[in-house]
Amino acid sequence: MRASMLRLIRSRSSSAASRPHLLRRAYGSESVPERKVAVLGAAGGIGQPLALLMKLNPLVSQLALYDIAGTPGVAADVGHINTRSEVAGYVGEEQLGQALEGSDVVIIPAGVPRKPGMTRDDLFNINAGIVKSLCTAIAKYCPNAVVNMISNPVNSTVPIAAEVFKKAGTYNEKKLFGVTTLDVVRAKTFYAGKAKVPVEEVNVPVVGGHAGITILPLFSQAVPKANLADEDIKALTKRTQDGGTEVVEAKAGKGSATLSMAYAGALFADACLKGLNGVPDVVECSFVQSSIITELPFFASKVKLGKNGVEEVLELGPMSDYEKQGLEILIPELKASIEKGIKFANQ
Ligand SMILES: NC(=O)C1=CN([C@@H]2O[C@H](COP(=O)(O)OP(=O)(O)OC[C@H]3O[C@@H](n4cnc5c(N)ncnc54)[C@H](O)[C@@H]3O)[C@@H](O)[C@H]2O)C=CC1
Ligand SMILES: O=C([O-])CC(=O)C(=O)O
Repeated sequence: MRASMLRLIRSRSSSAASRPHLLRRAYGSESVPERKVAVLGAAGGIGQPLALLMKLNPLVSQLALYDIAGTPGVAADVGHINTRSEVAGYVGEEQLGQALEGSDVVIIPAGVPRKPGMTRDDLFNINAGIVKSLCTAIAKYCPNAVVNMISNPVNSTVPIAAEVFKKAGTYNEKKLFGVTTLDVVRAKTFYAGKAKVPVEEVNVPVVGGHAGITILPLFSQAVPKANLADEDIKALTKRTQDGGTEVVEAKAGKGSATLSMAYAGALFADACLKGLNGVPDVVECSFVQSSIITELPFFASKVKLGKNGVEEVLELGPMSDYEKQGLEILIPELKASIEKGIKFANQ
């Protein structure tokens, strides 16, 4: 009986999937509203797989793919996938407004990636300007959108975005997120491997920022619990902090993490969409405006997502002495990166 019902549901959903108008009705306007997502930098290493993953997300009804070149091809390609969203490609600054108009969520993986030997801060000179101009357009064309900042250095690009929005009079601190999900994804993977627990059951908060020692995984709060030696925790912490560099070196000049980042970016955007749609108890780590945790104006921590973006910035919770020390050490570096971003945006 149960099996036959399941078959019926499956066959209904697959036949609806081949007829988009039915699918839209099946999603219902109340439970799954129309949502437009724009990806800026959509033809890049992250942008393309991220476009694919967002096309697979049933919460998206319109997918706008913007880049300075190459988006018509990406949009034509992704647009053939028989899922809910309508896809459109926009290329060049004159089409940026159209790409952004009506967006609920804007994801920004635009900018240059690292090569071996570079720090994320070495990307500042090029990426700061790109982020500034894209955020100026966001303030103009979709001032109420949730912004997911992927472009590095995140510790500076998020403060730049905040300053641009403040100047335009559109800043809403609840709607600006630095995407640090890849740090969480890595911490989960590395912890599962070391603790020999099923990776799908693992959760590890990662706080601080998104560069080197500013990335602080809280393995003392990891679940499922495992009694790992201090040396193991130190090695896991270092590997999580250096995860990006591990990929940069392995790619040997061909860029940085793209596929795992697209996965992480899609996961975080999905959480934002769920929050906007009123799904309760959506919690993810993210680099946001923060006043309760440290004296710094921005900090990554667990954040509860809701209909207006950030619903609550959650406390760090109990930390080991090693983690407390890590927190103390990261503050000056994170502070300098935040200040660098603020200064750039105001010059
Ligand atoms: N937050 C995180 O955890 C991570 C962040 N990143 C960062 O993401 C960024 C993108 O990385 P990739 O996709 O690998 O680089 P990529 O070079 O493959 O792609 C970047 C794309 O941005 C586009 N672009 C450049 N200027 C633009 C503008 N003004 N408007 C729109 N698009 C523009 C380029 O045309 C290109 O298609 C880098 O800054 C990288 O460091 C990468 C991995 C993880
Ligand atoms: O390391 C990089 O340059 C890209 C990045 O942010 C990451 O992979 O975490």
